[in-house]
Amino acid sequence: MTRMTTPLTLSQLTKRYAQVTALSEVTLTVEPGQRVALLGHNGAGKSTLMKIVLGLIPHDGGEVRVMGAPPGSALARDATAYLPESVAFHPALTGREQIAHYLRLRGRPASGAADILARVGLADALDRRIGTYSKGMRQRVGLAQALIGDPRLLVLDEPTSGLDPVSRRDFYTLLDELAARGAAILLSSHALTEVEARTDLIAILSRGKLVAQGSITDLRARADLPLTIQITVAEGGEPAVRAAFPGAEFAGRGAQIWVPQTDKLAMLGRIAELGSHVADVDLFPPSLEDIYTQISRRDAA
Ligand SMILES: Nc1ncnc2c1ncn2[C@@H]1O[C@H](COP(=O)(O)OP(=O)(O)OP(=O)(O)O)[C@@H](O)[C@H]1O
Repeated sequence: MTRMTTPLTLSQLTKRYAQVTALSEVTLTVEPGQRVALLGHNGAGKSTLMKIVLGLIPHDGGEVRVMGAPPGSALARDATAYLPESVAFHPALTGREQIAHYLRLRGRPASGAADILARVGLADALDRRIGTYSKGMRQRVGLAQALIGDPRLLVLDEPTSGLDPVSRRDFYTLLDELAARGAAILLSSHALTEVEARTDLIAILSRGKLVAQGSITDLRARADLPLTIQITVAEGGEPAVRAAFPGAEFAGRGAQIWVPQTDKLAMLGRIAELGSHVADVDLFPPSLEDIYTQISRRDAA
């Protein structure tokens, strides 16, 4: 049986700058095809973690392995691609010329540029100058550069900051395709709502410590926040709904109640008993923003 090498393993990773412990015993793995989002406030240690994985700075404690090899080794570098937060390209070059240049630097035939650019959806803009590209298109050139050599691990530093919603969606679709082909993806983001839907695992860093990691479902359970039930009250049904739920907040035809996850079904049963007094019901689980705030706050306490 052949076992696939884990693209990224961090065990008990610790990094200190003079006065600051930027990372404290961080343990995290990214498997082939897995999309992991690293979340954290400014200064949480996200960039430090990425720089260590890329072999750009040393660490003080613990172990890091990229495809089983030390970061910065030839094997690790060959397997890893990096997309920095802001990528600067030469505005006078065309997309094709820019990627051909990177291909040559990596010792690969420049003729592959068109194929790579087609993979990121830039087939129609190959021979236009990058200076005329939109921000989303430039971000795609950055990703095209990162795809050279079919990396096993993609490290993306806030890849969607400054992109509009459509460009973001397209960008995540591309990442899904790469993950489906087996690439491991580690990205940092401040945009919580988008990583909620588009990643497999969320890791929350707070002042250098990994305070939570798991799927959004795991994190929801851990944060143990109430969910919101929104009742649309039927014509004339308000007195009955008020009597049944004295704690509800009313606004127009809507009534909101908050219930612990564990009481959800019981509460829905009680709403059903109100029969025709209720026109509709919607359930809203706590958002990733709520969970993130709750977990970081708990850690700071
Ligand atoms: N070269 C350095 N020398 C000293 N301290 C540093 C250095 N680089 C980072 N730090 C400190 O380490 C901590 C982690 O910084 P890091 O840049 O990794 O955070 P981050 O999560 O990437 O933040 P941001 O979201 O703002 O980019 C911060 O307290 C920062 O001030």
